This record gives sequence, C-alpha cells and structure tokens, in this order.
Amino acid sequence: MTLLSVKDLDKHFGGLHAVKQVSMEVERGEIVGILGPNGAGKTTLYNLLTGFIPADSGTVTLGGRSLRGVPPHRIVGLGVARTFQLCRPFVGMTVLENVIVGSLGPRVPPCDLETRARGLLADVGLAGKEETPAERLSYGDQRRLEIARALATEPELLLLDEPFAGLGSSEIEELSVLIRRLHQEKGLTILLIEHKLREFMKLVSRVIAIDFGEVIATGSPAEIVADPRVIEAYIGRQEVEHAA
Ligand SMILES: Nc1ncnc2c1ncn2[C@@H]1O[C@H](COP(=O)(O)OP(=O)(O)OP(=O)(O)O)[C@@H](O)[C@H]1O
Repeated sequence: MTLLSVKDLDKHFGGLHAVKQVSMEVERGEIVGILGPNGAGKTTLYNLLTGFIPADSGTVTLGGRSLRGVPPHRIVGLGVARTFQLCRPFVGMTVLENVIVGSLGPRVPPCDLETRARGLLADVGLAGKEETPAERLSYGDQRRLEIARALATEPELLLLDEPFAGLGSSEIEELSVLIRRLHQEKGLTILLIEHKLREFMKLVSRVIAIDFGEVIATGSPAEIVADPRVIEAYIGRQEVEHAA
C-alpha cells in the first residue's frame, strides 16, 4: 500500500532548478534509497517533503492526505520524522532531555515520557548515557541520538540524511545493523540518502537515482548499479571515492 506519493514536484532557487518534476511512490514498510551526486537535489527533496520549504508546484501526499502548505511541525504530527546531515542535538540538554523533547508531539500515546525515552535510548544503543550533555557525545553517538529523537515522535516514515557521514567503518556497520533492526521491529518506512554506497546498497530494497534535480532511474540496487545513466551521473564521477 502506498504511503508517500510525490507527483511532478518542482523547486527553483532563483535561476537554479534544484528539483525538476520529481515523481515517486513509496510503499509502506519499504526502505528506499535516494542516490545522487553532490548537489543533485536530495536534501532539497527532503526539505520539500517535510514542509521546510514550499514547492513551486507538484503534490506530496501521505497516506492519501495532501501535505501542501502543511508546516513542518504538523507534518511531524502526521508521522514524518527526519534526521539531518549535520547532527543538531539540543545543546545544553542531556541526552535523555533531547529525546523527551522529541516525544512532545501529538502521536505519542499518554505514558511516562521519561520511561519511554529511556527505552528508545536503549533501543539505539545509548543506555547508560542518558545524563550526558548531548554535545559531549561522540559523533557516532550523536547520530544515534538523532535517530532516537526522530523515533520519539512515533513516525511512520523516517527520512535519514547521510546517517553514515563522518563515521568510521565499524560505526557504519553498527549503525546499519541498527537501522535494519528498527525497520523490522517498528515496521518503519524509511527513505535513505547516503553516499557510502556499499552499506547503502545492502540496506535498501529500491533506489531512486536523481541527477540535476531529476529522477534518472528507479530500480533494485542491482539494476541501479548497472544503469548507464547512473554510472555516468554518479558512479563514474569523483563521488565514487565516498563509496570506499
Ligand atoms: N536554500 C537554498 N538556496 C539556494 N540554493 C540552494 C538552497 N538549498 C539548496 N540549494 C542548491 O540546490 C542544489 C541542490 O542542493 P541539495 O542540498 O538538495 O543537494 P544534495 O543532493 O543534497 O547534495 P549533497 O549530497 O552535497 O548533500 C545545490 O546546487 C544547492 O547549492
């Protein structure tokens, strides 16, 4: 069943056509990868889906409901959460407080928010670090905190923006296992932007490749890596170094 449906989405920044007539569908329970070289428009697409910026034209529907003109906090309330390329913990608050703040939305059933937040922190491997000031966490742990804070909103759709950026290979492997587990246990639908191709291709069931704001290919990871347009746009360029 389709959860997210995007039709002819378009966005300009002045003379730059950052997102061009993008259409895509995401089924409930899928992990879909968004692949594209630097500047292809991937984060802009997330910003459009989450209401951070308005589209020039086109439609986004979630479970059949239009998200046109809906502000970001209400989109979170409809079940869409995201993480950012650069970790943005609430500085001056503990790890636990960061997650409790994420729990204050309308989707969270009445419960003891602290107990729930502790459970989420245990889920992402941060048990024992509840009282640590968020900004003192290692970079890898900040990535986990970002995910816990997103989960705290009780999302149905989770948008991950380069979760492996800045991590070493063992941290990437651990985070990958975590994402796969959360997907299975919580029945999440996930969109994943990532340049670390090896882990990316193992995680996703389907890939939407974009270049210069346009969808250039859609298919399974195996189909995508063999697609000449994708090889030309992405794999053949310098970004391949990120895959190592
Ligand atoms: N607010 C903005 N104002 C002007 N131009 C912008 C804005 N946001 C993004 N852009 C431009 O739009 C294009 C797409 O940017 P975007 O960040 O979506 O790319 P990306 O695919 O996420 O790249 P990366 O992989 O490097 O994160 C780029 O040329 C970028 O400079």
